Amino acid sequence: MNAEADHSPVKISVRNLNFFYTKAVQSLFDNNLDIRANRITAVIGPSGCGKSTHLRVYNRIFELYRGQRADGQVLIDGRNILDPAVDVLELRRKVGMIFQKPTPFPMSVFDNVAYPMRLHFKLSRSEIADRVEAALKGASLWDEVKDKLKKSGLALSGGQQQRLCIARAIAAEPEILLMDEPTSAVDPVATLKIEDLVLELREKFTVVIVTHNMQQASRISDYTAFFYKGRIVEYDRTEKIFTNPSEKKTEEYITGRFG
Ligand SMILES: Nc1ncnc2c1ncn2[C@@H]1O[C@H](COP(=O)(O)OP(=O)(O)OP(=O)(O)O)[C@@H](O)[C@H]1O
Repeated sequence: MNAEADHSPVKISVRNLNFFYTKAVQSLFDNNLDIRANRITAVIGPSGCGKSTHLRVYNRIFELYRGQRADGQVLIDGRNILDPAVDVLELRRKVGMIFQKPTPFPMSVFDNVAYPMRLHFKLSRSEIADRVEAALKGASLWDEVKDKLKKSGLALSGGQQQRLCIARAIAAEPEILLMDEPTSAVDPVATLKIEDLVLELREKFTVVIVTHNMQQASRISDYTAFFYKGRIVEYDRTEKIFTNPSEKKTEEYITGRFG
C-alpha cells in the first residue's frame, strides 16, 4: 500500500492534544494524528511515553479520574468528542476499549456479551441470543464456548477471556476499537489467535492498538505512530517506519537501542 493508494477516510483526527494528570503533571504534548477508517494503527514507544494516556482520551475514559484534563481536539467523523455536550455513554459505545489484562465481568459468558446490548439497545430475547452468537463468532470464540454459555466468563483461559472481552466490545456495535496491549498477558499461541482476529476486525472497525511488541506492530498494522516523552515523533505507514524511518529517534527505538 503506498501513500497515494489509501483512499480510506480519516476517522479520528487529533489536533494539538495536551494531557494533564494534574495541573503540574503534563503527559502529552501537542499530539497531532490522523487515523484512517478500517485500518489498524499501532502506537509504539518506550514505557511511560504516553501511549495509554493518548488512547484513553478517545473515549474520555480519563474523566472517571479526578483532576485529569485533556486540551485540544479529538475529532471523530469531524465532531470534537472533547466537547462537553457530547453524550459520553454513546461515545463509549462507539469507541470500544480492550485492556491489557482481560476484564470479563463476574457473570456468564452469555451475559458478558449480552450486557452492552441490554445497556444500549432494546432487543427481544431471541434477538439478543442471535447477536450474542454473532459477536462470539466475530471474536473467533463461538466454537470454543458454544457449550459453555452459562459458565462464568472467569472460568475461560486467559486468551479466551481476552476474546470474550473483544466479543463484548463488538456487541455494542462500535465503530472504533482501542486495544491497549491486548496480548501482553496471554501466551504466544493465544497472541497469534488475537492477532488474526484483529486483522479480521479491520474489515468492520477502525482499530488502534498499543503494543510493546515490534514484531506485532509490523505484522498487523497499516500505520504506526512512534511516541516518545509524550510527543509523536513520527507517524507513517508501518512499512516505512520499520524499514526507512525519517527520524533518528524512531530508528534507535525500532532497532532496540533503547526502550
Ligand atoms: N494516574 C497518573 N497520575 C500521574 N501520572 C501518570 C498517571 N498515569 C500515568 N502517568 C504518567 O504519564 C506518563 C505516560 O504514561 P502512560 O501510561 O500513558 O505511558 P505508556 O507509554 O502507556 O507506558 P507503558 O508502555 O509502560 O504502559 C508517564 O510518565 C506516567 O508516569
